[in-house]
Amino acid sequence: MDALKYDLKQVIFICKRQVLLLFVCIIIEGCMTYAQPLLLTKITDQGILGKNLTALLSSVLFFVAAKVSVAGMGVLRSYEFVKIHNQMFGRLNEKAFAKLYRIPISMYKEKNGMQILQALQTDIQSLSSIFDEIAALSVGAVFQVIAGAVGLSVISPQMTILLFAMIAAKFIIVVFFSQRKKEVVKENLLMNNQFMAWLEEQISGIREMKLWNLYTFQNNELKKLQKKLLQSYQKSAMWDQKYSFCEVSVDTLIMGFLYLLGGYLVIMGKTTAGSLLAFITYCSNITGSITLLIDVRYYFARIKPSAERFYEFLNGKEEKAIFSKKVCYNENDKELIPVIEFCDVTFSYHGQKPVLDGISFQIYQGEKVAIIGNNGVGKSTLFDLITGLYQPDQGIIKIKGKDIRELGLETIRGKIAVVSQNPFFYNTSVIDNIDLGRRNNMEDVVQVCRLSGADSFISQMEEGYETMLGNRGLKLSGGERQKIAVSRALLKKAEIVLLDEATTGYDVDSRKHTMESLFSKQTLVKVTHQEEELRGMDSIYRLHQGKLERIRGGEGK
Ligand SMILES: Nc1ncnc2c1ncn2[C@@H]1O[C@H](COP(=O)(O)OP(=O)(O)OP(=O)(O)O)[C@@H](O)[C@H]1O
Repeated sequence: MDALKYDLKQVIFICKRQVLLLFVCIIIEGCMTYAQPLLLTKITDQGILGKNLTALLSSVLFFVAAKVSVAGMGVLRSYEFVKIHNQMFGRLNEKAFAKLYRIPISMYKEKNGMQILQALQTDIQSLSSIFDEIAALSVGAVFQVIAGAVGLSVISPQMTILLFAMIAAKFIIVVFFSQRKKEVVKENLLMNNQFMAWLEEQISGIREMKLWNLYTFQNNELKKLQKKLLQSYQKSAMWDQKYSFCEVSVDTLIMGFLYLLGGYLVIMGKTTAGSLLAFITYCSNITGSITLLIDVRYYFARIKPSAERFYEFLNGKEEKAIFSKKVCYNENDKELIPVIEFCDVTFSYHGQKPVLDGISFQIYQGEKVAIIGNNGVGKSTLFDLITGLYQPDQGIIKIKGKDIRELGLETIRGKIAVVSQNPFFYNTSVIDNIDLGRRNNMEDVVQVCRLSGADSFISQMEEGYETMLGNRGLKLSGGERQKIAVSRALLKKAEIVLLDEATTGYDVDSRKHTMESLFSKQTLVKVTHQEEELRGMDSIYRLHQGKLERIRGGEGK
């Protein structure tokens, strides 16, 4: 909760101007609220009962002006609160996005992306709503209560004490309901999150659903999940209704009691009808405002589970050493230092049997290396360690003689181009998918596409390089996707190129232009299952049962 308080304070500090304006509005509103019942007394006692037309006219005019100015201030206040709300929303969104970038890749393999996003958006909206209308009204309510209490105590101090005692009883009811509501909302958030994750999975696997005729089966699953979700919604709505019933009943009891007492005082000649009218108006102002203030507790009970979840996410695990410390190279040593070096590296997923077990090897500048091995032996894992997506349990990985933790993950990733087994495509144009981050000019893009062989099919597309690729690039064939991914790697002009079965979808003609010739100047490491791809390699390693065995070359320099 400290983190939330910190963010709230920061937002309030940034929006000083809006906060100042709000206070001005609230003070004016408070004064006007205070004046209204007094004017009512004047209208009734002096104007109507005293038959004084001048007093009646002037009091009515002031009364109307006070009412209109309160309404005007309300509009201005809501407008300023929207600005503060947006500031909070933007701040939390940016924090969440930065965290999403820093989270270890392993978390994305365990959780569905939609599940993470849905939880984040719910929480951010919920937290930003602190500055919504309820907040605007409740801040104003504080001043209205003060103004009302002053007015009431002028008319009847005894009845004011009685009123506040009854309001205290109401507070106890709210405390009870807020506790229950918090639990129900927590359950609600969890169910909703699970439901959205399940739905996202169905959309991602829609092809399988069709091909395996899974609709009936999945529809039954949907009904089961939906039943639980709706039960949880119903529970939440019921608590709102129960709360609202108790609230209205207590308010009505308070007002009824005050009418009885006030009426009795007028009948006994201890107060005037105008004063009773003013008293009742103050009371309804005060009870309304206090209800709002007490409701804030109930309202926060709804926000608290989101706040806990959001800040737990922000404090969660993240990649270490993303940014580099200052590292100096001795230019004379450049040729002698291995470009990639593994020193006794061991790695396992979640403490299971090691996938890589005490591996050591060196790859030198310009070397072309192939890594072979059966499925699941850890070839892709080895690449993920080089790029720092996973950290070794033991041992050190060096790039150009420096520990990658020292270099910083952003620095090493800047030196490496990866073509993975399943490259990701954004739902943007071809050019945007090749020139990721838009750092190059069109000529360079076309040039690399000619080299990779992608240009021939891109130029036949309806809008050429501006053609939209569709959801996750699904409009492209497997081979076309790989050619675009190779073009990306060429365009990056990185010192190290890692190819993970990058050309499995290439046709016979395309295979003529080997990756070694395309990346002739770079240090190249490729994972392959195809024997023909081993030709022309300087070194070949086989990965087997966690160990790396050199089959050919690799003597280094
Ligand atoms: N996120 C993960 N959590 C747990 N285990 C994993 C994870 N990713 C991979 N593995 C396991 O680690 C082992 C090595 O996987 P990896 O993808 O590196 O194999 P590979 O040699 O590239 O296989 P292939 O030739 O089939 O592509 C496999 O047994 C795999 O099941």
